[in-house]
Parts: sequence; C-alpha cells; structure tokens
Amino acid sequence: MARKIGSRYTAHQILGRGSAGTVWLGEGPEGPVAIKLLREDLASDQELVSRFVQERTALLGLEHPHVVSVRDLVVDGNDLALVMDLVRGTDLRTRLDRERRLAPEAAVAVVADVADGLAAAHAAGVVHRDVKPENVLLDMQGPLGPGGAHPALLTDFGVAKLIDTPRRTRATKIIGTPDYLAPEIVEGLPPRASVDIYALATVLYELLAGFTPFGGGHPGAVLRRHVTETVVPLPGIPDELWQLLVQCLAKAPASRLRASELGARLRELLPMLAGIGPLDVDEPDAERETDEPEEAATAPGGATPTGEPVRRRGAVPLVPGAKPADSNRDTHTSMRVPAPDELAGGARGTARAPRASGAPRPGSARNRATARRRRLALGVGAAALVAAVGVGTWLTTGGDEGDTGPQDTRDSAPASP
Ligand SMILES: Nc1ncnc2c1ncn2[C@@H]1O[C@H](COP(=O)(O)OP(=O)(O)OP(=O)(O)O)[C@@H](O)[C@H]1O
Repeated sequence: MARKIGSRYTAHQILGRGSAGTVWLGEGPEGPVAIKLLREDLASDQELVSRFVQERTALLGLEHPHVVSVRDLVVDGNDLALVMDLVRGTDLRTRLDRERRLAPEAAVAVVADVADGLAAAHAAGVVHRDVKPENVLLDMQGPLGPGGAHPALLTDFGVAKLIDTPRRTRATKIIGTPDYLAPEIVEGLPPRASVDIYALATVLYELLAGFTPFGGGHPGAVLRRHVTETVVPLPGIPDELWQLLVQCLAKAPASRLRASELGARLRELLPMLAGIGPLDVDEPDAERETDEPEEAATAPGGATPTGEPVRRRGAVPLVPGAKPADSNRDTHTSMRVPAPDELAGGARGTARAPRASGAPRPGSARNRATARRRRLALGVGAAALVAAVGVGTWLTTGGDEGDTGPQDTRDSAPASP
C-alpha cells in the first residue's frame, strides 16, 4: 500500500492519525522519514495551501536535538504534506496512558528536554501553541537519561498556526487544547512564548499526578478554571519542584520562567529526585467529571450544541469531521472567548483537589448532598458560560465572519514574555 507523495517521497505505512491528518512512515532521498499528510479538506483549502508555502521558512528553520525537524513541505495535487524526522518510539500520551503517572525524576527529565526544545523555538521567534503529551515524542533509540527517560522531542511546530488562519478563526475565538490553555488565551490575548511554558507546566503536573490541574468536565468549565482557580498541591511532591510548577502555572504570563531557565532549573533538581517513586495521588473525584457537563447541558441555555456526551479531555477536533481512526483522544477546541463576567461566574468550589491515597473522597456519599447543592448554586454561572461556548461553530460555518483574525504569532508575539 505504498503511495507516492510528491516526486521525492514514498509513504509506506501509517504510524498514526491526528485531527489534522495521517502520519506515515516513509522514505525520501536521504532515508526514512515521517510524513504528515494533511486531511483532504485541508489540502483543498487554497488559503491554507498558500499559508503553507508562506510559512516554509519558519517551518523548516528549526533545528534542535529536542525538536522534531520538518525537512520538507510537499504541495502536489491533492496532497499537502510535512516531511519530518522519523522518531522511532512512542508519544508521551501513550506512555502516560500505560503508566498512569511517572516518577518525578523521569517526568522532570522529559519536561526539561521539551523546555530546551522550546527555548530554541522561542529564540527563533516561534511559539508552539499546542504543547501537550500527544506532541512529545520519545526516542526509544536514544540513550537512557535520568530516571530511565528516553530523549523527548517536541513535534507539530507551526501546525496550530497553519490551521489557525484568519479565515478559519477570529480574534474572539480560542483554538487549542482546553486542558493546556493559558489563562491569557482564554481572556483573548495573543499567544506569546509564555503560553508554551504554562502548557508545559501543565504537562509536568499531569505526568506527576496522572491528571491535569484544571481539566475534567465540560470544556467551558476547564477554561474558566484556568482563569479563576489556583493549582492544588500534590501530596508528597518535593517543595522545590512544587515551587517551580506554581511559578510556571502563574496566571500572570510575566511571572512564568522562560523556557531556557525552566530547562536549567529542572535539570538542577534531577539529582535530588533520583529514587523517588511515582507520587501517591488518587484520581480526583470522578463524580464531577460526569455531573458537571450533565448539569451544564440541562441548565437554561446551556445545552451542548450536538447533544453528544461531553468527554473527559478536550472538546472537538481541530478540523471539521475529524475522527482519528486509531485514537479516542480529544485534542482541540474552538470556542468564543468568554466575557469577564462569564469567567467570574461559578468559579468557586470546582477545583480538582488531588487526594492523598486513603483520604476521604470528596464525592463520597456523605459529601454528595453538599456537592449537589453547591453545583446547583453554580448552575446559573455555568449556564452563562456554556451558552457562550460555541463549540465547533466556526468549524461548521467555515468561520468567514468579520475577520479581525488572530495575530501572526511570529510578528506580533515576541518570543520573550
Ligand atoms: N515524526 C514522527 N515520527 C514518528 N511518529 C510520529 C511522528 N509524528 C507523529 N508521529 C505519530 O503519529 C501519530 C499521529 O500524530 P499527529 O501529530 O498527527 O497527531 P496528534 O498530535 O496525536 O493529534 P493532533 O494532531 O490531533 O493534536 C502520533 O501517535 C505520533 O506518535
């Protein structure tokens, strides 16, 4: 089932699928490569094709041991493809799904690698905008590092920006993956380098805890938590590591570390983390995961547009109709930026407080009545926000509205916060 991609590449076998396309194991003049073939409907979008060509230099320019380099761009008939370095291994999401949580040393080693890759990108004026475990590849052929971690490489640079063309979205819409979205994006500010730091700190928290600090439930609730809630400490986490996490999850972008500092500080912590096992943290109360969207959906004006069950992570695919065949992961969302009063509404009492193993479960029978009263009280605020969340509307309409368009991240968003 080999197929030609342009005149120089042959795709042999599917490695995986994402919302924007399919990644193939391929062969080029210089050996094996990974080829990301964008979905046909994207490939036939003339604006995206010209953007693809315009972005050539930015996409091809990044070279770093912890970045998956894009080697070539192919525009050929119906094919639109990015040719990348082939990473022989797995992605961080797959590892996390398998192990549930990582020991602090391994988690920090992986995140330090990604921070170094980000530092190179930020120095070149490139903001990633979609840092998450799915976009971190682990090179199983590379040398084992601290905590037995394989080298980690950040991939999908520039893809969010490519898809996020002015015709597809507007300045008032959010594009990204809800669990990892920095509060300033939720508030409608242009993405700067510090959004990548926030997302990477979220990844670190997730590697340690097994869940993200503000995730769970309806995407609108996730966005609200990024803006209004503070991160809850993880039982047993070494204090120095916790302080670093808190700093990088700061609501104020300027308070976060730069990528190069984060990488260096994490590496300094590695020796003291050696030998510490995965943190003993239970999943936060599962009740909220199911109840919150249900109540939001039944609140006045708060119905989800599709009536589909609201899923645990993320919301809707990045592109219309995307249904990754070999993945049930939810990745991207596109929503209207909530108004300040919508963000303020219903903020309290929804934090996903991690429990030390054996501690009373907040959703246990004795707490359920209180929790239910609390959620009913929150209903009005949540309904206002959920009504504001036009999940996927621009996707189905094509988003040709108004168009002040998002800023070009390279031009308007300096790499330094
Ligand atoms: N350079 C690469 N080398 C080897 N495998 C890769 C490479 N890039 C991606 N893959 C694999 O291909 C699969 C799909 O990747 P892709 O980037 O399309 O989707 P994703 O990042 O998981 O999701 P989404 O694009 O929706 O955010 C992933 O499972 C990843 O492991």
